[in-house]
Amino acid sequence: MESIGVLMPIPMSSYLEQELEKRFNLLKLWTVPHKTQFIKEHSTSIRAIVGNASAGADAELIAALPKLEIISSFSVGIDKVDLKTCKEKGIRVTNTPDVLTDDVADLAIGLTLAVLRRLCESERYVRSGQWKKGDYKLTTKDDITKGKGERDGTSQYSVFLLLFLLSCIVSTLKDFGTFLLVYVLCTAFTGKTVGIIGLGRIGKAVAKRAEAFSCPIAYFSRTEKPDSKFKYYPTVVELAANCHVLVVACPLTEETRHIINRQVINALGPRGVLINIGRGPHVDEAELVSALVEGRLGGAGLDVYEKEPQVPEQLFALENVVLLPHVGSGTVETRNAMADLVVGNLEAHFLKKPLLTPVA
Ligand SMILES: O=CC(=O)O
Repeated sequence: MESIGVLMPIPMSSYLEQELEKRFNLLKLWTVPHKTQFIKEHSTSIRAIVGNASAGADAELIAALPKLEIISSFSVGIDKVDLKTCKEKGIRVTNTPDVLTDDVADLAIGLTLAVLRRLCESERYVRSGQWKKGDYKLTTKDDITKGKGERDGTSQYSVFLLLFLLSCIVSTLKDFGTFLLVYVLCTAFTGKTVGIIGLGRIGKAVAKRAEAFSCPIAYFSRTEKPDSKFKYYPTVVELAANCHVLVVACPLTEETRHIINRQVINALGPRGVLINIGRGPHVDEAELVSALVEGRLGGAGLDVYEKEPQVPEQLFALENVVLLPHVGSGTVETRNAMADLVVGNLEAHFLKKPLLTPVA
């Protein structure tokens, strides 16, 4: 198999590179200055592409590689692969499901705890020496968040309205940060309703973990799952209106692009938290930023962004937001298991055996 050209567009894992180099002629596109020329020169030997969540294979790349037989993605999501073109040309596609489910679900819970309990902010409080000057303030208006089941309670909203008006007056006198300071709260996770968009492998793993925190679980998916005990909502807006923490855990498709829009964000509301461990384009990022800046959304824990690695700079100033650099599957154990699957799929294909994890 040494003569089989395997094109890797960007670096992903040194273990993966090493395992591919043992078996194939690995062509590292990022190491060459003239990429189009390089692809042209190797177009008759490249029979496989190894892509990932950021670099897959679009119609243009596929068209430039007439001998391409398989795309083995170092990711579970295959939204960067032009599946339609692959199907038309009979190109096989594989991904890395299952092996990363636990890590991604763990991260969803980690992000939720980090936002609700303000872990990053309070950690910075210690590092910056502020603790010596006084105890960390949990919240200025704790009464607003009391009682998960009372989310729609009139009295709480009256208090909220009063505080909102007060803070508007204050914020006109001072700066906008004053407004945020009023509403950034340290609040409990245990018992909060968790809404999950997409009850696939990762969604179910998030639910399992959240249940251990005594959280009621609800979900949205294209169709109700007859075998699920969780409450189903037929629209994302209804799910958002009835949960505290909304987790995006579905694949990115044309249907799910901007599934989190202004209406959903407003339904989640000033005490709701959005957790995105799916893909950046699931969220209308401009709407998310303005909702957070205006205090219309309680907080967000984000592992993914619309234009990675660009992250909207307005988010950097917000304490109710936790930002991670797309590391859902980012543990050495999992990344190595993913690499083994990528290599195993390529080997299976070229040895004419059944693929381990075929998508197409
Ligand atoms: O984002 C990561 C993946 O799809 O595996």
